[in-house]
Amino acid sequence: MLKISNISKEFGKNNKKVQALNHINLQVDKGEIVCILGHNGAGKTTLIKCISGLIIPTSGEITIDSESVIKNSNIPKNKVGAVLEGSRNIYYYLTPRENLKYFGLLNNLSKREIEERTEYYLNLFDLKNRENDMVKQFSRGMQQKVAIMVALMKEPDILLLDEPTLGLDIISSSIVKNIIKELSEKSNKTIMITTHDVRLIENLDSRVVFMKEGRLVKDDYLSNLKNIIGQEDTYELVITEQSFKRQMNELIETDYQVIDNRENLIIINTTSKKWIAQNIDSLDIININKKEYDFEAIYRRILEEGAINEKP
Ligand SMILES: Nc1ncnc2c1ncn2[C@@H]1O[C@H](COP(=O)(O)OP(=O)(O)OP(=O)(O)O)[C@@H](O)[C@H]1O
Repeated sequence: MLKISNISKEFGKNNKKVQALNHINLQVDKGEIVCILGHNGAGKTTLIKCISGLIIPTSGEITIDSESVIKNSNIPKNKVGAVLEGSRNIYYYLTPRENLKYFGLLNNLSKREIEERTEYYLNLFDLKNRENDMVKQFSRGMQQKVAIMVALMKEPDILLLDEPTLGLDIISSSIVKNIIKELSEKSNKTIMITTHDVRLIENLDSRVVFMKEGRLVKDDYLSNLKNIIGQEDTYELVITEQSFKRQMNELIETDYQVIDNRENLIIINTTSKKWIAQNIDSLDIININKKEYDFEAIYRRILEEGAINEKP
């Protein structure tokens, strides 16, 4: 079990101090998936770095199975695998197989362990047919898969993923989401994810922790958070960017919100059936999906309108 007790982190000195984390408490069980959300600068990455031992908190304690991450740097080294956004943990001029071997050796795995795990992860991540191609030639989604595989080579109990779907197209995001679910369900890994990706959060349907200005302001399961807002049906439409741009001047903005825009596709949410009916012929609609709730509305209620102490 991961236990974060009262941790704070300050950066800088004197009048330039930044309180990145402010008395955070969090307990995460084995096999749990936790999504960490918050505006830019809320402290999410700092929290992830503290758990992985890359940043030492100013105060407080972090333990994994009752052993201190802060006092013993071998604990995060052995038990935590992290894929941090921006700082890629893979070598681009090596193949996936070579990357896995290299990091396996770095983690003192035996030849047999390296071989077995390499085969297992190449199959799990569906990269067997590209195992001998240089990572440099891969798409972002495939590179992200390799980065996650590398983090998993040492079989960590806890996997930390900083923005795992950033820059990925809809299909690659969905693959990463499936892998996260599989790792939690089949391998009982504890997985903590920082993300701004509404679809990933909705699809994972897990525990969600909201951070604001270094504080943890809400910690609950998505199924409970749905009760924070009304039960109005929301429709998610996937449309072509081309048709959206063409019709833009005709569309009434208050009736829909753009929630994503990738690879020439735009995803919008609307609660208005009338709006859908009015625009069904003019927009190239690829997919319509009725959602039970609108996560963006939950996010706004918690972080902008302060629905913090409401009981779900
Ligand atoms: N090494 C550092 N030195 C000084 N300040 C830092 C450092 N790292 C983070 N901060 C500050 O700490 C605060 C929290 O940053 P952090 O990166 O944890 O936010 P975040 O929630 O991950 O943001 P984002 O969603 O933009 O990635 C910010 O004000 C940031 O400027």
